[in-house]
Amino acid sequence: EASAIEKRRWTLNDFDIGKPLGRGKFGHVYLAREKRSNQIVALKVLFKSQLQQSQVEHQLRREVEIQSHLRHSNILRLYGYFYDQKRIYLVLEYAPKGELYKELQKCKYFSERRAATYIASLARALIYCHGKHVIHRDIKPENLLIGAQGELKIADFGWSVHTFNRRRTMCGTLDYLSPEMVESVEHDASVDIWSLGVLCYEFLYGVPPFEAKEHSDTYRRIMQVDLTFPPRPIISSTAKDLISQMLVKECSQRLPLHKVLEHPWIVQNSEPSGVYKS
Ligand SMILES: CC(=O)NC[C@@H]1CCN(c2c(Cl)cnc3[nH]c(-c4cn(C)nc4C)nc23)C1
Repeated sequence: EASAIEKRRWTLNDFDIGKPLGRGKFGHVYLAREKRSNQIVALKVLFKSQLQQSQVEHQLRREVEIQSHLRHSNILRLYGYFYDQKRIYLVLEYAPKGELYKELQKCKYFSERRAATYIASLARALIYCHGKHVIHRDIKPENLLIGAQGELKIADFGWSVHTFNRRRTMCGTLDYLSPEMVESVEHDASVDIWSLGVLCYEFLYGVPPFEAKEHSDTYRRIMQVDLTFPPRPIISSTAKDLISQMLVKECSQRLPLHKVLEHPWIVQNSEPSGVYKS
């Protein structure tokens, strides 16, 4: 029986390596078992050479720092890391039901009950993150995994930032910060509300709201908040209302996350357990 995995100075010998699970951005992810605890984990292997080439070491350090301190059922655990001559290894929670984007491709789009259940659990996870001054900044189907009970797990904090230390590292004191700097640090958290609105739309229609052939067209559609709801599949007006309150250009006007959880569409459609049973 797997006892609790406890973080210590791990080396590769502490793990039995299993099948490849897929590719992250900078390396492969393998199924693995930590020998001492018999715990099944996902071992993400990153090549130092690749990280150096892309100057993302600071991003990885931040990802590890942030994700290792977060404890929430809808956030993929980072148990620890270790490295050798050429590689860095992240010891991550294993999500037995795999990647959400594959599930969305298979179903084309989700029912309103399934979409609302997922959005509610992600809103709760983001409230937890924002409470710790962490913003994810990269909420999308590719960064979501599915746990044993079908619950969503936010993974890949590679783009997350700790807004708090941005203030602290700014210049020690807030006094000299210009309004727009204080404003921007304050409003960063609302980028996750926008992304949650985009995700809700994509869960219901199978495509993101501002998709276009050319990047320049997508960019313009986002800047103009060119939000239209296709006639098919038929979606409730309460769902459209919630999406319209999250995809608002002025970030201070976006529906706060705790209000998302109180919205009629969420209250009427999401599973209280946070788990969608198909
Ligand atoms: C967010 C992110 O890094 N995604 C890419 C990596 C690919 C496998 N990674 C996994 C990570 Cl990091 C954790 N758990 C996983 N479970 C699976 C998986 C399970 N099945 C049945 N099929 C798959 C695939 N994959 C993972 C993440």
